[in-house]
Amino acid sequence: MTTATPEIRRGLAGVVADTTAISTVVQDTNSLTYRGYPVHELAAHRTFEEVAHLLWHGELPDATQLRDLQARERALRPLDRTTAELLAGLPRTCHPMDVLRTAVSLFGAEDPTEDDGSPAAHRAKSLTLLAKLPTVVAAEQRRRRGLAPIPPHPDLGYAENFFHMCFGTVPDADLVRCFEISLVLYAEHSFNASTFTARVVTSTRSDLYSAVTAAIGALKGPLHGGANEAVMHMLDEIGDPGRAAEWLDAALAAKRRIMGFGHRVYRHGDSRVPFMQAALDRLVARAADPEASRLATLHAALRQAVLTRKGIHPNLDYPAGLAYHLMGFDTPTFTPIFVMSRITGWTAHITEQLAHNALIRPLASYAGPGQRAVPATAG
Ligand SMILES: CC(=O)SCCNC(=O)CCNC(=O)[C@H](O)C(C)(C)COP(=O)(O)OP(=O)(O)OC[C@H]1O[C@@H](n2cnc3c(N)ncnc32)[C@H](O)[C@@H]1OP(=O)(O)O
Ligand SMILES: O=C([O-])CC(=O)C(=O)O
Repeated sequence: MTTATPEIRRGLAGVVADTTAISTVVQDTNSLTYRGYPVHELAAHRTFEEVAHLLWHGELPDATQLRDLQARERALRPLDRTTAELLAGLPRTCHPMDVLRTAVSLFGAEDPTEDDGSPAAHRAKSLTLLAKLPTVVAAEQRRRRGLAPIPPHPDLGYAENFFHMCFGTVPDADLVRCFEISLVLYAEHSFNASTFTARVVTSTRSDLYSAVTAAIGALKGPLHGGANEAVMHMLDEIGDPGRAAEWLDAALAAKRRIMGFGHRVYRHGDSRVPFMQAALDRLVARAADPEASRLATLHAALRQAVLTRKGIHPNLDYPAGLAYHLMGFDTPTFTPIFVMSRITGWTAHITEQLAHNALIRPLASYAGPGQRAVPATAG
């Protein structure tokens, strides 16, 4: 009797693991929708707080619901003293993603309702994380600069308050809008690696903080969220726009991955890129300085060279990385900003997974040694 060889999909490529009602990439129009709404329309007309409500509840908020969400989010922003001190005691050499991962773990350890998996408890925890993560990220950027943290400002919106906590000032509305667009575009992307990680952890009926801690670990990797930082390192490495094509040839010859390019789902380009690129173009035009122009020229030259040599399009991390640099953020803060946004998508998926839970546990095709006898111990 012959045994059929199981079909193996490495990296689960092309495998449909479950249904979701949260977001989808519409291949025909190469667009992304959140709860049915095109993301570029949300980015153009709605705030990040409204999008958070949409992802969590399935509908955009009315005026009362939005006011309620904003009031509760603003009240939850401060960190308690113990948490702030513990995070401030971490080695300054560690990556801010390590600090964020530790922070979420601490929030779980401190929350007496940690194991309450009810929808109401999940909603409360999701909002708490949305409110507190920016406070952690901003304090960490300042700590790495040798500066004291700036407490959150209860009268400022989500994006404005983040700039205030990072820099002590809030830039003009146009720059804040570019930042908010990035938050909306980064918020959710179906079964990407970090979201799937969160769903795997949730499927064991573990708690929300554990799922988010694991998701942060998955997002940190340079093949996923870590790519927005890697883009900036790559631009720094190339330096001169005239060297882009020559650098690319050497990198491809060395079998290096070009950061910020390629995508598992999109074959004709990431649907979010044109909208982030437009925001980046605005930032470059506003900066009106030779350094911003050099970076923009280099960015465009590398994009063209990758398309010509490999036929590969950029993903969202490519324009977002340079945009965050031009907004004044330090490179190690880029992926933590992605977390501040994606916390909305992760927590929506955690709630969805729990509502229709099935333990996620695939099979493996064994490729190790055949069964053999354990040898007698030596001596
Ligand atoms: C928000 C996000 O997380 S978006 C993703 C961010 N990640 C990055 O930008 C990292 C760089 N990109 C990559 O490594 C990949 O494109 C991934 C991981 C994102 C997707 O990869 P996969 O869907 O697994 O594609 P896969 O790895 O099979 O690549 C297919 C081919 O394209 C090549 N390729 C894909 N992306 C790249 C890239 N960025 N640079 C060089 N070659 C690439 C691969 O080498 C492979 O070629 P081969 O068939 O000759 O070996
Ligand atoms: O979907 C993916 O694989 C990665 C991605 O673009 C995201 O998480 O935003």
